[in-house]
Amino acid sequence: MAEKTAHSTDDGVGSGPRPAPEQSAQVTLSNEPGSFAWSVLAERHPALIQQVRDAFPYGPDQHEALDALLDANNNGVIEPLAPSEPDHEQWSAWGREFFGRSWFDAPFLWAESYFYRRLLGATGYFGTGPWRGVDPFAPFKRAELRGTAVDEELRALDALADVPADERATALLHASVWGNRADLGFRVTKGDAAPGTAADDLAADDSPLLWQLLPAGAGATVAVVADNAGRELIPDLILIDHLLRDRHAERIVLHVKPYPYYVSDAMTADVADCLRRLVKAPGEAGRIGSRLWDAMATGRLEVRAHPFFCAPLPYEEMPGDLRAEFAAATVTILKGDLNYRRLVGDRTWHATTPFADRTAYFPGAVAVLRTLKSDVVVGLEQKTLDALERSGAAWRTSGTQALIQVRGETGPPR
Ligand SMILES: O=P(O)(O)OC[C@H]1O[C@](O)(CO)[C@@H](O)[C@@H]1O
Repeated sequence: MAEKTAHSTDDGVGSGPRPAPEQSAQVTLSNEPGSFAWSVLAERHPALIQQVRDAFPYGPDQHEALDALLDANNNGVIEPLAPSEPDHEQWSAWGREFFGRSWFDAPFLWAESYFYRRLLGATGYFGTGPWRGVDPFAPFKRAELRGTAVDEELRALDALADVPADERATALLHASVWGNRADLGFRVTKGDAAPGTAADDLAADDSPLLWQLLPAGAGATVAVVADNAGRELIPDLILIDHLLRDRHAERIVLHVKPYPYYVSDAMTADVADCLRRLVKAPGEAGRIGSRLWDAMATGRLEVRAHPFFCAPLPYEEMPGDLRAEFAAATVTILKGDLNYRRLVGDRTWHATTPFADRTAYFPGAVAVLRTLKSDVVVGLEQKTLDALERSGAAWRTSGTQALIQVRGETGPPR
């Protein structure tokens, strides 16, 4: 068996005598029973296969392929994609050192990403048959968008329309942060904290620096790397409207996934669904929707779907074109837990490792808006960490804590 490097959700990582950060930062694997990473592979993935199976009237080929994936995930070793798959070569390169290992012994980030690729393969998403291009998560995304919770959230915008601009800005920023808690993947298994029941805690809040980077009228371009569709993307779009309307940004590029990923991650189709939902809403929400619709038409808001966003790699290994794009932005705002893992590295960093150190490689200023849904975290103050550890709660993984972290200074030479 490979070295065990995962840590359990409540094992006090980050407490006790502080090791030198670099020494403690091993790649997170999933082979420690009881660890969060282990529970994702052992519990969430089987539950997700069942949900997808139940959501579509798939034929025997899909059921057989889903059975095989379930078996491989639970008991098998990682195998490469079939040579006929369009991205066979790419994944062969990415997975060279992991093929033949148990899924639980591969890096957690890699294994989870490959699982989604294999799930899409099993449903025929990349095939030549009738299920080609059918998003297996679409029914969940649509149901969420239709839900009455969205109506209530949109109605609340009417009350915000007349409050002072800085108060509105803070409220919209927080809505975007906490929107990350409304993640369909998060609710796949029983026992997860339900969105809306947790304390609204920010374990780190660099928002003053974010606003400093975006003074009104300075002609900024902002890159927003989206996370989930539906109840997360709606507040993200509303924040984008605010940035454009109050001229914190002249232009915004919204980066989405090129194919379905991590259950509810946003693709172009989801942006369109959210914009339609907004445009049809009454009151302020409808006005926001119309402004965003126009911004798309004039190019002030642009959507991109770079293949790297579905790669099993940290941002440190981003390709040159994306690096150049982020370097040209005034600030890049990354949403959500997975983007955070990819940004700082999915390793057992000590929680007080400076955020600026872990993101020094990033081209240009970078901000994260994230609720904590996996073990990795950096940039906490010691007193915050101590209080969280004392709480006895599963604060790293339950989605009850959130972060706004920003590195403002420019990264390495372009
Ligand atoms: O949608 P988000 O915020 O990126 O969260 C994704 C997270 O959900 C999980 O897939 C399961 O909780 C984590 O492993 C992952 O980091």
